[in-house]
Amino acid sequence: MQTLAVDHPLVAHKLTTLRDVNTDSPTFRRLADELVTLLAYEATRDVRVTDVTVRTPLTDADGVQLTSPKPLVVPILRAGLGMLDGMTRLLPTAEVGFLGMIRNEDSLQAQTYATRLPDDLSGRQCYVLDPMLATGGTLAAATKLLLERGATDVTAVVLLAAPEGLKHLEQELTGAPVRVVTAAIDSRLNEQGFIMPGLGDAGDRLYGVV
Ligand SMILES: O=P(O)(O)OC[C@H]1O[C@H](OP(=O)(O)OP(=O)(O)O)[C@H](O)[C@@H]1O
Ligand SMILES: O=c1cc[nH]c(=O)[nH]1
Ligand SMILES: [Mg+2]
Repeated sequence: MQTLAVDHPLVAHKLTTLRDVNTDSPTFRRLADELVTLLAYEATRDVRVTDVTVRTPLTDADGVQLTSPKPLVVPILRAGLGMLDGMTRLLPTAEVGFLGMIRNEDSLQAQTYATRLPDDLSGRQCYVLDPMLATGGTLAAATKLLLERGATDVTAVVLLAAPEGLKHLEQELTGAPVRVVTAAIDSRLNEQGFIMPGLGDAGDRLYGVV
């Protein structure tokens, strides 16, 4: 498994405001959206393209276009929805599947409550969106599901990752074609399984406590 923590002053600046407890929900949503677009630039570095030629007003020019089958973007509900527009802005032709997952607050085990994905993902590149990689249970389950359906490779785009979660993913997905792109790797998990220093509950900060 490859992990990339994007080292860029604009990413660090936006992440700092995102973490701030005084940042309100509309600002949090805007910043999450902007951050994803910056991360998506790195996350899609290996997106498959084919060579094409276009006619400019003057002559022919060699270029590329995204290859079929189209990439699949999969936000993990709820919090991953806050990253969808930022990702599809960069990959407008991608298709979108959905996974609803919730982590039990006591056991910290992830449960799947909704799946809307193509049955056959043979040859597809997948981009999973979830702001928080904490214990890694949610992303491990989501990634396995996509690989079982034939996905060629899976890139998880997250805003924050805990070292414990990255280690767990590495163990669960040894040798699998998986990459994690994150804005930062934080220090640790606390006793409740929250990322420290983190940004709190991403879903609640995006959409409120429901
Ligand atoms: O790495 P893990 O330990 O599995 O934890 C991370 C998961 O927890 C959060 O979702 P949550 O369960 O709070 O659901 P929500 O998005 O509906 O708020 C977060 O968005 C991840 O999906
Ligand atoms: O720190 C954390 C851990 C899991 N889920 C969150 O939203 N935040
Ligand atoms: Mg939540």
